[in-house]
Amino acid sequence: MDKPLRTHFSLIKLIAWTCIFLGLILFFSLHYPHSSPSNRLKYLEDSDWKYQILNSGRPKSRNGFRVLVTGAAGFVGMHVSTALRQRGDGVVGLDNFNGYYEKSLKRAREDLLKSKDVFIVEGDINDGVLLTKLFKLVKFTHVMHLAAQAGVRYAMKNPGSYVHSNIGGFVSLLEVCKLMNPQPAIVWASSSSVYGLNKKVPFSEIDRTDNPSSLYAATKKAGEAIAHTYNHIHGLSITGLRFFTVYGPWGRPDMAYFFFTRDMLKGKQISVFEGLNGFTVSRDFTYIDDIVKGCLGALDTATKSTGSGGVKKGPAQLRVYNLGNTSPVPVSKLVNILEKLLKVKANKVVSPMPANGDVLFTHANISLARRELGYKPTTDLQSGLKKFVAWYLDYYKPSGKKSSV
Ligand SMILES: NC(=O)c1ccc[n+]([C@@H]2O[C@H](COP(=O)([O-])OP(=O)(O)OC[C@H]3O[C@@H](n4cnc5c(N)ncnc54)[C@H](O)[C@@H]3O)[C@@H](O)[C@H]2O)c1
Ligand SMILES: O=C(O)[C@H]1O[C@H](OP(=O)(O)OP(=O)(O)OC[C@H]2O[C@@H](n3ccc(=O)[nH]c3=O)[C@H](O)[C@@H]2O)[C@H](O)[C@@H](O)[C@H]1O
Repeated sequence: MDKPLRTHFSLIKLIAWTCIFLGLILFFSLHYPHSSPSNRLKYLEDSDWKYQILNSGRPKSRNGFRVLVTGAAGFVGMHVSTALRQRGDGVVGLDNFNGYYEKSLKRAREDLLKSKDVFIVEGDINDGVLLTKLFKLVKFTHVMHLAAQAGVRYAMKNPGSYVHSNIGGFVSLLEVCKLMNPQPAIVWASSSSVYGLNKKVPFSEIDRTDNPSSLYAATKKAGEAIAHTYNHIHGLSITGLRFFTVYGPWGRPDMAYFFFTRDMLKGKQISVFEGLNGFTVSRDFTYIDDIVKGCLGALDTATKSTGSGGVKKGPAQLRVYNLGNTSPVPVSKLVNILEKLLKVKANKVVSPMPANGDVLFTHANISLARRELGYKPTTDLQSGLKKFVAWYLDYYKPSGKKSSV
């Protein structure tokens, strides 16, 4: 075959392959929306979505905040978003709706937030391009950072998820915040688990936290160290809140109070862990409404970040607080309360606590949060579980009608 003809054929082949390649990109972008950051950008630039985000982020009261709530489809995120919107702040949610537990519960929380004029952008906190776009669109004054891989025991199964969300995700968010002008003030969820194997109780913020007993705890401890560096270098105002075993309506199915309820209603066996020599395992269970008050107290007392565009102009606020109930309760007592509320006898077995990262006890000293955030928990475990059980029975009743907060 002479040379010109050969060239002609290779040009046709090149054009053919290019068309196939472009066709595949078009097919996948249409069939898998939000599957890549560029799709999510379109999602933000589309006028309808943009309007919903701007409307959701617009404060209803004159001095209202504009808050980005990451993890807004989560248990704590949904309650905090509701409280912020109800008092007149602008609130935009961000959540990747992952499958750590039933997505239907996250979608039901999303529906509830929609009814309260809060919009959730579906995306990952590791998506810096999406975050930057969001910040430029809404100019958030505050970030309530709740998105994370939660759960102590799951780290034994999927360690990567904790690094992805709790380390990579947090750094990605801080990298975007530092470049904003003005920078937002950040309040984020650390965890009582950072106290790990500490013996001195109640746990205080001035205690060392060098013995995390789970990868989850280690990622939260790392988060506190990461917060320190972004405060020191870039002037970001950052407040860490160490939540203590939070429970309540719209809670998390991976937590003991929730799946104990589910299993007890089905007559399924539950395992109540105990420590060595029959040591009673206990938790400083904290009701969600008290946690929400603590979150809003932290947001309201957060001072402005002092940097812009990544350049620090002065010292910035860096804080950590315990948000607990200061009255630890044995897990066995939790089961007794559930038996009375559910009117069933638990089919329970007491078993040694497995080496799964769990700690034997937690107990919060909350004097610092009380003094500086006006934090004052008011709900005891019996009253809180009563509200949880009422929600649970309503939400999962056969008709499937979803309950309100
Ligand atoms: N509930 C508790 O007892 C408790 C106690 C201590 C600390 N915390 C912390 O409080 C925060 C909220 O916890 P929760 O109980 O509401 O848990 P949750 O799992 O219900 O909420 C977390 C939300 O974040 C989302 N998410 C996870 N990774 C993400 C990512 N990479 N990008 C975007 N979204 C992501 C999830 O889809 C979920 O909706 C978490 O940081 C958790 O570690 C919770
Ligand atoms: O404060 C926190 O920072 C953490 O709070 C929560 O962890 P935990 O305090 O471990 O709550 P949860 O799992 O409900 O177990 C409650 C109790 O039941 C015991 N437990 C558990 C399971 C079981 O089968 N049997 C049992 O006795 C178990 O040993 C424990 O004593 C959050 O999930 C976590 O995200 C983290 O943020």
